[in-house]
Parts: sequence; structure tokens; C-alpha cells
Amino acid sequence: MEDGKPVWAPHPTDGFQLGMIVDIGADALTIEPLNQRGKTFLAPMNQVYPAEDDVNKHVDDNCCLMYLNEATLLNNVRVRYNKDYIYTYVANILIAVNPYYDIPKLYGPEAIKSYQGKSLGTLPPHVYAIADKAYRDMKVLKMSQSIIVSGESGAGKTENTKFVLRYLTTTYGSGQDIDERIVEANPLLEAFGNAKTVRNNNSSRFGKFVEIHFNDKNAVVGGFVSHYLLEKSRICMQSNDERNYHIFYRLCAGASEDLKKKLHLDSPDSFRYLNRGCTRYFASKDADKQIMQNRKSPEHVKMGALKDPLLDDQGDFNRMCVAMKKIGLNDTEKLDLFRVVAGVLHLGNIDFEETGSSSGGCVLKNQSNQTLECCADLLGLDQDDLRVSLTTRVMLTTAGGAKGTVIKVPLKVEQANNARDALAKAVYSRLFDHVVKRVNQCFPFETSSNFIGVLDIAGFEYFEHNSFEQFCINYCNEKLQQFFNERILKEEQELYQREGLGVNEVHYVDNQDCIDLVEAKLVGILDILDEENRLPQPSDQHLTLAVHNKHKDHFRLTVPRKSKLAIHRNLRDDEGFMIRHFAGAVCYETTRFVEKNNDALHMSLESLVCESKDKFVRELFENSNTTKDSKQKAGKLGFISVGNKFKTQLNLLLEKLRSTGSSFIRCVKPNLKMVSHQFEGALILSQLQCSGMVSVLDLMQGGFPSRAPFHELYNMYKQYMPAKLTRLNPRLFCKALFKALGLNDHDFKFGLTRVFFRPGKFAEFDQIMKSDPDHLAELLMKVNKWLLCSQWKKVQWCCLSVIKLRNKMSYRALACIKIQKTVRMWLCKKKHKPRIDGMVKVRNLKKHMERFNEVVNGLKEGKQEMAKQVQELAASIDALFAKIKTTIMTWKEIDTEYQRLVKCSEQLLSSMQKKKQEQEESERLKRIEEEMEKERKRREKEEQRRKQEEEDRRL
Ligand SMILES: Nc1ncnc2c1ncn2[C@@H]1O[C@H](COP(=O)(O)OP(=O)(O)OP(=O)(O)O)[C@@H](O)[C@H]1O
Repeated sequence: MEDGKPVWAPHPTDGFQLGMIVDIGADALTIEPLNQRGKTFLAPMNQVYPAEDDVNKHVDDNCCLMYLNEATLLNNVRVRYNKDYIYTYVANILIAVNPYYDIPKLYGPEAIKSYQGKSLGTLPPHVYAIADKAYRDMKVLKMSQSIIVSGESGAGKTENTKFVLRYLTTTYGSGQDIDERIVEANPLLEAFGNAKTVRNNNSSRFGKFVEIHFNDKNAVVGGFVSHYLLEKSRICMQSNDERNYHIFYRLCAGASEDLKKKLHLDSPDSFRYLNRGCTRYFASKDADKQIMQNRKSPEHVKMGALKDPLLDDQGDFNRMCVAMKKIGLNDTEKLDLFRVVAGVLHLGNIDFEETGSSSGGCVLKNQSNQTLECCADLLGLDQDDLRVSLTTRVMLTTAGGAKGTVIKVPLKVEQANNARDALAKAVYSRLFDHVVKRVNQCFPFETSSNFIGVLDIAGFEYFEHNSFEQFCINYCNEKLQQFFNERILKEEQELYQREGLGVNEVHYVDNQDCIDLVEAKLVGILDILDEENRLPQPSDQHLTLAVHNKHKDHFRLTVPRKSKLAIHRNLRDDEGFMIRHFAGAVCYETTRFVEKNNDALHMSLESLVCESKDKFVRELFENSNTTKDSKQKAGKLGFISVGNKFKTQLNLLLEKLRSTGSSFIRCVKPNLKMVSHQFEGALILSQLQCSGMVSVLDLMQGGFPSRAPFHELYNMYKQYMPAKLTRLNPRLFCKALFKALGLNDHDFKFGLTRVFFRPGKFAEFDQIMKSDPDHLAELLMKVNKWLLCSQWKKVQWCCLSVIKLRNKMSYRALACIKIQKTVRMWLCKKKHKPRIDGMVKVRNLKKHMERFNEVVNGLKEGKQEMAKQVQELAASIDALFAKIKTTIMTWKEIDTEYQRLVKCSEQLLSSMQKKKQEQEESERLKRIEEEMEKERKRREKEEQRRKQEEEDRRL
């Protein structure tokens, strides 16, 4: 923040107000509001934000603002809302403010046409642009898409969902009646699932995920609706200004006389389930006149009809009947639905009174007998069975001798009232399940390639009194917020990658610990609650204490007395708990948590409806989740968990969402009065905070949140620059500016098409650009210098490049010669090497033959013959030598010839040697013979001499 510049400071009703900082304290700033000069107030330092120079300026994408904070976001949304621009982007997220009036041409056929095939950002922000982006992403990426529409009650989720559905079916439908059916299913769903609340005249009291399925040619082939958490408490009770589900009033106002008689209908004030809330019909002045007097409640007669441009009970009844026909419901099916609705109304009128006997039970009041008859008739039940089931409870004995004996326990009046209400809730909620199921049968499809799913589910809720419903919806929003974080971060990082920024991953605070607190196995609040429900005598207090005990030091959980609000501080520790959600702390009052978590009817009521004579009613219970399995469970423990069913549904939904591409629409309610042109800043600010938009801005602060395409920067600042600079192309222009300003490289990054700034750095840049003329002159000099330097550098670089190129070329020429030489030599070698080797070998063989002559010379016999053979071999060797030298012989040929000669020479040599050996041997024998002959002669001589001597002696 700079001196002398306006800032946004907190304001109790407007959210923020413009002011000037007049003093700086230790942790607070003294602010003087711009519209109340002289009056100052203190504002915490961390809640004061810098304001844009022109606070009346607005941008389509909030990220284009200079300062990204909740105050500038709120102001941008405000300026746009005042100009009827109800849609604004924050990056790819669409913020939609409810205008509470029809903005001319905003959704007409022209608009639908204009958004077809257009990239996000090319046309003003619109829900159609998001729908088209989802469609194009599905087509290009061949991947299913989801659009998550969130916001508080009355923010416009359902309307925007309808616009998305209509856009997709109109633009990409197959032109068949299926497109219309998908849209026509809405009035039916709304009749049974919507109600007037203080926050919204047409409030959806259930969450839904509508899938539009497409074939491989990307045309609509069908749809599917999944629904979540219908608000059941409304069926029996509404607050003063609220109503039950629309269908009850529409039936009372619009049924034909015949139908009215058949269903024993009357004006809304005659039914307990309607008369404790508002009993007026919605009708315009003219429509009101058409409703017969005897169908109006005294309240309606006295105060007139409720007014809403989109609602008219009698007309809506007729429109719903037409819609039912269009989507294929026949008269019997229609009557079945109405009959059960009327049955519920009559059931509510059954009253009980104490019997006065010692059993402590109750009986039906006399005047309720007629009602009982009507109700039993409409629901196909046996009158007496119904009477008994409402006033007694069947129990199986589990102890003592006769285990399993059925005993009927009489109910007290209060218990009977509860049983009646439980039955009404069960019948109606199963009827609603049936309506959704039936609607799904209206747009069947056999195969689908991909789908676009639109999730319309209540946003984060925090009221003065928060109960199980808020607990479930906020748990759901924690999960959706986690998904939102994952996705938004991913997209942001993908953009960084596309633009080649090479930025490190951006981290964010994960809310997994809060999710675990609710859904973890055994220790999560939902499981603790189930555990409580299974106890023989469950109690809300015991549950609450168990929750606190299990999570004593959990960062996300604390006791109500630690709340900032006095109303919560009055709660005891065993009456509630406070959870620190991503969007703020919420204090839940646990009264009736245990009851609300149980979807099971007591056994006698369950079997009563399951055995109804009416096939339709019977099927409602057969097809519901109380199938055999869970019935058995319920029979034993009397408990079917609402919380865990929701957890399972939610996890399946998130699995589905994670497998699709996603877009987000954050709907915002501008005021509590539900009127047009009224912008309640503080209310909107808290919605932006709760929807996670403010944390998105925080998140962006960690990355490069401000970004500006080169051409935009160029257009922005070219007026301050001399022609010499404006001649540059936008990218170079921007680079020149940035370099000249000496901005820290860490504070910005050049992408392929735009510059990205660190938080607040765009502002710094802008400030320098728009500073005083002296500074601008200095800046200009710097830019000039930088340009000169960069041009000089360019010239140097060019020269160096040319020199480098020349060197490279001559180096390459030399290298070429070397390569040629080497290759040639290699080729030559490849061709002649075997011959040279062959010649060397043959020559060696020839040399070897000299030894032959020695052997020949050593022979005494056959010398001549051998000498001849040696000569012949020598001639063969010479011949081969000559052949190799003069002809082109392969290595193999040479080798064969050579080996043949080697073999010959070896044979010749060995035969010569053999001969020589033989000669030597015979000579040796001869010598031995001669020796022996000599010896023999010597011995003869010796003998003769001895004989002579003997003779001589004798003589
Ligand atoms: N774009 C719009 N243009 C005109 N009116 C609108 C628009 N969006 C919403 N509205 C008005 O606001 C009312 C409430 O809107 P919607 O029913 O869509 O709210 P919601 O967020 O779905 O609320 P809930 O959660 O209670 O169902 C609508 O009945 C309609 O009168």
C-alpha cells in the first residue's frame, strides 16, 4: 500500500469502504472514509487492502486486476452487477450473481447461438460459455465433464443449472424429443422436491447431479439424475413463513373437482402438515382470481397470494401435468403420485389422545376416524392395522424364557405422533425416490460415449441453529472444496506449463483433516453417531460427549462455549460441537442428531406399508433402499444410517467427479429480500469467502496471479512511450520496459503469449510506469539505453555467429575429407584385405616349403620322385599366388584354395617324413643286424679260441 492512495477497509454492511490511512498503529490502521471526511475508525491491519486506481473500472476476469484481494474482487463484482453484468470470471471459475429479474436477451436464442464453439474469454462471461467449454473439452479430450454449481439457498444454482441443460440440449441435442424431456423433467422434480423457504420461494430441498449423455458423434442421447439428501423434516413441519413441498399446494389449488373429491382434498389450512407453516398459494393477480374460494386458506384470503414471477401454484399444477404427459407418464401413474401425496396429508391429520388407562397408551381421537379411513384408503392399508401400528409398537422379547415372543407395547401420545410423522416422511421420501427413478426412465440411453454432469447442491451453510442437515451439507462442501482445490491448482499449473514458465508446484492448505474428522472409520463423527444409534438407549448428549472425548485435541473440533457468538456459548458441552470448516467455524446443535440419522421405521409400520394392498405403495417400499438386506439389519437393530448412506453416495459422486474434467460456477445471492438491484456487500463477501473464492485469490498470490497478454500491456502503456518504442512489437516492447525498469527476475515471468506477475508486482510496475514525468524521462533514457545495448549485443551476437558459422563450415569441410579418406580406405580394405591376407598366407606356405627340400635331400631312396612332387606343390602355390594377385577372389575362395594347398603340403610332408623314417628304420635294423653278425662272429672266434686252448691243455 502506498502513501496517499485510497484503500479498502472493512464495512459492516457494504463489506468494504474506500478510505485513506491517516495513522498506523501497532496492529490497526486509522482510516478516514472517503465519503465521510473527518470521521475516522480503526481497522485491523490484515483487513485493509489496496484499492485499484479506478474503482469504477471493471474487468471480465478478476485476475486481470492489479490487486488480487477480497476487497477488489467484491468491488469488481459490485461494479459489474450495477451494470447488469451478473457473470464474472476468476480465472476459469464463473461467479454468477442472482439478478432477481429477467435481464433482457441474456439467455435468449441469440445468446445461445453466439456462445456456440467460442473459447472462454472471447465473449463476456456467461453460464453458456462454461457449458460450451465443458462440451468442447468433452469433444476434444474425449472425456466426460462436470460442472459444479454451488452457492447458498436462493443464489441461483437451480436456474443456472437449467440454463446449462437447456444450452446443451438446444445446441448439441439430436433434435429429438429426448432433448425436451431432459428439460421437462425439471417441473416434476421441482414440484416434489422444491418448497418455499424464507431464503428462496423455489428452494430445492435436495441435491442433484444431472448427467446429459452423448453418443460417439457428441449428440445428446439421454440423461440421468442422481439425488441427494431430501429434507425430510419439512414434510411434517415448516416454520411460519415457509411451506411444505410445492406439490401439496399445487394439488390443493389445481386438482379438478373430480380429483379433489377422490382424494378428499381441501384448502391447505385443513391439513396439519401444511397449516403450521404458510398456507398461501403462489399466484399472480389474475391467476389468483381463477382459484376457487373454497380452496384458499383464511390466511390466503386475508393476505392475498404469494408473489413470485416464476411461481403460480394452479398454473404450475397444469404445467406439471402437461410435463408428466410429455415425458411419458400415463394417467394411472399420475394418479398414483397424487394419491400418495394426498395420503400423506391425511396421515398428518390423525390425532391421538391418552387412553386414561393404566397401560399409559393412546388411542385415535374420535374425529380422526374419518381421516384414518381416507388415509388407509389412499395408501391401500387396512384401517385397523394402521390404527394399531400407529398406537402400538411390536417388540420381540430377547430375554427370559420365551425368546422371540411378539409383544405389543402401547405408545404414548408423543410417541404415536412421532410414529405417524416417521411414516409420513418415509412414504413421501420414497415417493420422491420413485419420481426421480421414473424421470430417469424418461430419457433412457443404451450406450453413451461421454457425459456432462451438472451438480446442483447446496453450498456451505451456517445459521444461528445448525443441525444434522447443515452438518451433512457442510461435510459435503468440505469434500467439494478439496476437489475444487485440487482442480483449480492443477489448471493453474497447467497454464504455467503451457506458457513455459517452469514454475514450482503451488501448495495449499489441505482440509483432509476436517474430512477425516467426519468420515474416518470408527473415530469419525458419522461412525460415532452410528455407534450411538445402535445402543439400546441412544441419546444426543451421550453422542456429543463421545465426539468430544474421541477428539479432545483435534484442531478442527471444539466445544460450543469457545464460539465467538453468545448464542452458541450458551450451549453445554453435551449439547453441541463446533467444527472449524474451510469457510469458517460452525456450531452444530446435536439435538435430534440420533433421530435424524435413522432412516428405519419401527417394525410394525414397516411391515404395514410393505404389505399394502396398493401395488404402487408396496413397490415404493420394495424398490427403496430398505430392501431385504437392510430390512434385516433394521429389524434387528432398528437402524438404517442416513449419514453413512450419504457418505457412500458422496464418495461415489466424488469418484465420478474425479474421473471427469471440471468447471465451477459459484452462485451468489445479492440480498436477503430477494429483490433486484440491491447489492448487500457484506452478505456477498461472506458468500465469496465461503465458496472458496477468496482462498483461490490467496492461492493465486502464491503463484503468478496477475497476468497480462503482451498486446494488452502494449496498449496500456504505449501512450506514455515515444514512437521509437511503440514501433517495437508488443513482446519486445514489454521486454524493453521490464529490463529497463530493472524488475527483479523473480517477480515476473515471460510466457509465450503473456507476462505473469507475482502478487502486487503488476501494481509496482504500473506505479513506476505512471509516476512523475521526471521519472518517466529517466525511464525513457533507461529504455533507450537498454534498447541500444540490446541492439549492440545483437550486432555482436550476429558477428560472432557469422564467425562461428565460417569456422564451422571449414571445420566441416576438413572433416568431410577425413571422412571420405577413411571411408575409401575402409572400402578398399574391405575389398582387398582378404586377397592381401591370402597372398601373405600363400607366401608363408611357400617359405615353409624350404623345409621340404631339406627332407627330400635327406631321403636316400625315391628322392627324385619326391622332389618332383615338391616341385609340383611349389608350382601350385605359385599358381594360387598369381591367381590371387591377378583376379578378384573372395575371402572364402582364397581360403578354400589355400586350405587345399595346406592339406596337400601337409600330406606330402608327412609322406616324405614317413618315408624318411622308414629309411632310417631299415638302416637302423641293418646296423643292428651287422652288429649282431659281428657279435656272432666274435663269439665264434671266442669259441674257437677257447676250444683251441682246451685242446692245447689236453694236449
Ligand atoms: N439468472 C437469473 N435470472 C433471473 N432470475 C434468477 C436467476 N437466477 C435465479 N433467479 C431467481 O432467483 C430464484 C432462486 O434461484 P434458484 O432457485 O436457482 O436458487 P438456488 O440456489 O437453487 O436455491 P436453493 O438452494 O434454495 O434451491 C429463482 O426462483 C429466480 O426467481
